Amino acid sequence: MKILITDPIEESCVNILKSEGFTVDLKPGITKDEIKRIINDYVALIVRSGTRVTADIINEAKNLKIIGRAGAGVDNIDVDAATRRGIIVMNTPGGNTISTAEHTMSLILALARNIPQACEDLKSGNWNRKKFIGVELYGKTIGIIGLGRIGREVAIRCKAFGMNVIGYDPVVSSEVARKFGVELVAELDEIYRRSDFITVHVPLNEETRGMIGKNELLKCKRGVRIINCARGGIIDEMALLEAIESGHVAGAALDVFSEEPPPKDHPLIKHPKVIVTPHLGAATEEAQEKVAVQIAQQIVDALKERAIVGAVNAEILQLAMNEVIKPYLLLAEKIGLFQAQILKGKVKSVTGIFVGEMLKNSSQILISAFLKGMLNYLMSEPVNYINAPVIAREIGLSVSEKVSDDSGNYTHLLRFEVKTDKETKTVSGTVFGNNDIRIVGVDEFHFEFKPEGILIVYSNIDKPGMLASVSSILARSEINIAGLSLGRYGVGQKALTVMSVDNEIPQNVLREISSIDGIFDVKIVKL
Ligand SMILES: NC(=O)C1=CN([C@@H]2O[C@H](COP(=O)(O)OP(=O)(O)OC[C@H]3O[C@@H](n4cnc5c(N)ncnc54)[C@H](O)[C@@H]3O)[C@@H](O)[C@H]2O)C=CC1
Ligand SMILES: O=C(O)CCC(=O)C(=O)O
Repeated sequence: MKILITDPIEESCVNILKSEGFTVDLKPGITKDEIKRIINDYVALIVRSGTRVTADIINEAKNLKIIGRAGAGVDNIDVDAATRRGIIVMNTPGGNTISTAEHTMSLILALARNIPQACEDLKSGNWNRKKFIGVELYGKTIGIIGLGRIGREVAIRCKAFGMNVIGYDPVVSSEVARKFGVELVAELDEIYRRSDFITVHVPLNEETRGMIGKNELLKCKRGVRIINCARGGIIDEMALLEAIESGHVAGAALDVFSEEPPPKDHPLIKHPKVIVTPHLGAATEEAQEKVAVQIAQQIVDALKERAIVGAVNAEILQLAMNEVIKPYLLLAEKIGLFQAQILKGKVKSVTGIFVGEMLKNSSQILISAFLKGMLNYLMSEPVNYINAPVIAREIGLSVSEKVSDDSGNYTHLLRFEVKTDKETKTVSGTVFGNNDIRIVGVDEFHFEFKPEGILIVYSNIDKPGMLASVSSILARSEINIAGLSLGRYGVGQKALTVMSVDNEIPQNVLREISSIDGIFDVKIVKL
């Protein structure tokens, strides 16, 4: 299996992948067109922030299973396109947290004391001490937007400098924030109103793009200093430039830009009150080593189906590695495949019904497994656990789940009810022992059969001779019956027969069985 790496990465990444038996092509600086031309050969792609993994690359990548980001931000990867194609996107966010928090502190200090400007001035032969008077951090208020991994480490360090730390993050509670010395505020406006320094540590997404613009800067204290070591585009660059030129913002420290590398004559970068670094937050020996090792290990574990760690679009996949859940996933997939082959009409909705605590807790991945089984039969494109819910949504399939205590006699029972424009069909299954999967019900009929191999499924009137008629046709065609299950309402009423056979059923045999009086809806099901 081949893995492509398109950004510079520590050697340890390549060594780990090779030692696990993978072929690695290291091609930093490769063009987009070249990636598109060769990507089909690879099962995994590893990038840092230098490669934009766009939908057109992803659509060429027919064999790609994983896109690995050696680092935190996945905004350079079209995660939706990857999910649609069933490709896992994973990152290694923890590996560069400390380095980025330390770089943020370097920028805060350098901004407060004009260090880059003073350094440049002295190197050009001057000795200006007055020109570079700065401000102390001690006693100042810093507003941290985004109290995730990096935001929290920045908070701890700012506290050590005697700063008053306030923060905003919609998912962090006041109690958690307090542990890091942060006073959580309820509104961003309070950050703008109270802060002497503002630092952003949020991901770049539709919500955060341009979140600090002209209006927000106007709400800030006069003389505020702004730091961005997260992503370019979170702060509107032109609005920031205007606010600095007007004197409302005293200065800015930027590690990241809306376009990277930025244009050479970028007026914000050129401004004397702005200090910049070329996306160096994670650029330490330690961070690069950590993310290189982490991404290599995560990719090996995922490709060898040992564990899924760091997936940003497939959290549920970790459950697919759970040995206890695995047989139920196979069962759900087989039920989906079975349903797809016996249903009449166009599928409108699917409801997963789960009995037993373990199944209730795994409902999402069980539904994905069912959809994988059903949609792979009904559609021409490959469907897996990752893209199954997306494809279901796209084709307008309504998917829901219910919990139930109606278990029959089973501790754990899966039931999938599918509604089409013509009928409703419910199929239930369970697992005996550790991994003996069984279908135990179709609609109101109870029986037990292994969902595997070739099955003949038909409805019939429960009267003598039905089975004999079918078996004599099969015998004449030298088709061996391997197993038989019968479910019926009552004597003389409707019944359902599931017959497992050892050989393929030719069309003429199928027609002959279908023509038997009292037998209808004959289907060949392959599982
Ligand atoms: N300059 C560099 O080299 C590096 C930059 N980064 C960037 O730093 C940023 C933070 O990274 P981590 O701390 O690892 O991420 P994280 O995922 O641990 O934390 C992000 C936090 O932002 C919060 N958040 C999301 N939307 C928000 C909003 N609208 N308002 C306020 N808070 C919001 C989330 O709830 C979360 O707590 C990311 O943009 C990442 O790409 C990360 C590593 C290196
Ligand atoms: O790969 C890098 O050096 C950039 C790191 C980064 O921006 C991230 O991890 O989000």
